[in-house]
Amino acid sequence: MGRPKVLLLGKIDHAHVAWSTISDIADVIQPKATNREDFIAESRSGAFDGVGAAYRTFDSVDITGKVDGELLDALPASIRFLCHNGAGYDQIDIAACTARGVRVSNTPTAVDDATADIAIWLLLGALRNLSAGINALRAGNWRGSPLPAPGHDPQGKILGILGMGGIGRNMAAKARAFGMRIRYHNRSRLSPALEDGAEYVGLETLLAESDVLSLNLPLNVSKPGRVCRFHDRPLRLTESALLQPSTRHSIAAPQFALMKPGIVIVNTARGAVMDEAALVDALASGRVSSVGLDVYEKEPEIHPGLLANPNVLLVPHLGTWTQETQQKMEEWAIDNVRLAVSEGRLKSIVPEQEALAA
Ligand SMILES: O=CC(=O)O
Repeated sequence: MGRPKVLLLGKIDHAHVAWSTISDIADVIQPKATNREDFIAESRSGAFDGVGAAYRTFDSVDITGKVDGELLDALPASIRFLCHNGAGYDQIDIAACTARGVRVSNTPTAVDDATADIAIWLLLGALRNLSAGINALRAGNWRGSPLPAPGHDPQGKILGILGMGGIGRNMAAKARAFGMRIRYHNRSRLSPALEDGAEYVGLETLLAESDVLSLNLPLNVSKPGRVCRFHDRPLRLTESALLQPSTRHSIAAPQFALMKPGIVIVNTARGAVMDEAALVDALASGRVSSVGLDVYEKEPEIHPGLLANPNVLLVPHLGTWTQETQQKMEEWAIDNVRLAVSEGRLKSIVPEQEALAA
């Protein structure tokens, strides 16, 4: 048997030393293609034959498109592991991978600090409505005229966290330092140790009583036609018990209608967990007073209603964009490749495939 083969989709920018440990044990293949059509043709030509594991970056979607059934069918059947560099893996159809025996890993934990940090920055900036002042200053109008309305202090306010995973819990700890009271909603309640004093409430209470709502839930996209809803609703998945319900548009017009008037929203998860058009309406009506966003429904496109609104603080998906965190994420994903090649297992298999963990 020859040396194992690893497919590199995207680039290694930081963890060169860690990556050299992969080239020590495997032949690394990089595609020549720069778009999906050519990538599929390249794969069908046999260029990736024998590859057992692939490392992919978020930006490699520009080369391959989404990892769906069509792409997987074009890849050699030898692929058993897909190691994604990123916490969110909504670019990957996990059901399609599962059906083809491809195990998928992501990089949880590594992203927690940086993402929670930017969430806190957006939270404070949106509470203080800094965007209006920043825009006025850049336009040469100092603070603007009339002055932007004064913002709000975080102290004593309720922060409602929707999705209390690693990032949500990290954010809760940081928000406590600003005197915020933490509530959360998840599909299921956490252990007291993980709650760390945060109060578990139903989604409706979270929406109705939070002063600030932070979205920290993953984007899970279910197939059209499959009945699956978010939160405490009957889940009628027919194909695979491994699939989670869809979180797309978890926050849409009916949820905005339940929110405390004047609520501030922060989204560092994925744009599509919130209906962006409904958010524009909720800002216009004043139901939402201000918002801090790192992610957008159709990145890099941004809804013009968000760009035009001075109460919207915008960052171009930079949540994990620090040298330290980029390094940690690459190292984490490379650990997964190394384990896949040398031991046939992953360090952080995605939760939907937990039952497949070796
Ligand atoms: O958005 C960043 C990530 O998914 O890691």
